[in-house]
Amino acid sequence: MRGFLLDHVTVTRGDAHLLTEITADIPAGQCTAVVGASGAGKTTLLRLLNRLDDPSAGQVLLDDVPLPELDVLALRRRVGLVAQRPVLLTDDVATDLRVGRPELSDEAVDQLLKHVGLPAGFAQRRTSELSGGEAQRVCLARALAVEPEVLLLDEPTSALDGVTSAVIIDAARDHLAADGTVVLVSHDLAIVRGIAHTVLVLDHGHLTAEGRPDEIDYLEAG
Ligand SMILES: Nc1ncnc2c1ncn2[C@@H]1O[C@H](COP(=O)(O)OP(=O)(O)OP(=O)(O)O)[C@@H](O)[C@H]1O
Repeated sequence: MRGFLLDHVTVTRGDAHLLTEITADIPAGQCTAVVGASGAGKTTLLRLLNRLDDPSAGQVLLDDVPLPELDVLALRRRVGLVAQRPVLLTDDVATDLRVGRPELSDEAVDQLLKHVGLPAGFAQRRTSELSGGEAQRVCLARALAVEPEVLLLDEPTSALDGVTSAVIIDAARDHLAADGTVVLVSHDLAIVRGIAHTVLVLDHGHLTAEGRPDEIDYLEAG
């Protein structure tokens, strides 16, 4: 099957069970939303998909290939992550956008910035001087720069200004429209209902429900 398969995935850290025996499909070309209370294991699951972490037991496959069999840098070009807390890697915005794609032209940099709602001239800004929302949008633009197959979006709507949240959800929709895959971690259940094809519900590291949004009781609460 195309997409990810989590096959009996367990993640432990010391005595803590962050994820327990998760088996689930994350189909290509769809939006899979991961929901659940704070601390349920959503970020932990997302970080397995581009090998920022590896499972303690079980395995993750992409297009039927176990992730450790893929070159990790090649994997991260295919699977881009926009983390909950933006991490900027270099001193200025243009350099940051070129981290995964050094040959990116000035025009392409400006185009990417425009796409995430940042004005012309932003390319020269110091990364240390950005607001949280601006930093998040630069991280999104950097992820999009490498044209990944899969976008991993971690909680893009919490603690962000409304513009940034809308930009990130628009980018998710654009990515889906271009046949890309989106994995979205979100507390915003209205957004999840509107965009997700499949929902995974985590509770204390266990997968407690899986299905279309209209099949998921957890979403009714929101
Ligand atoms: N390295 C670690 N060692 C021990 N516990 C950890 C470690 N990393 C995360 N945890 C714990 O694992 C649990 C799951 O964390 P995770 O970040 O995946 O949750 P989450 O569902 O994304 O939460 P939130 O919605 O608040 O972002 C939390 O209780 C967290 O404190």
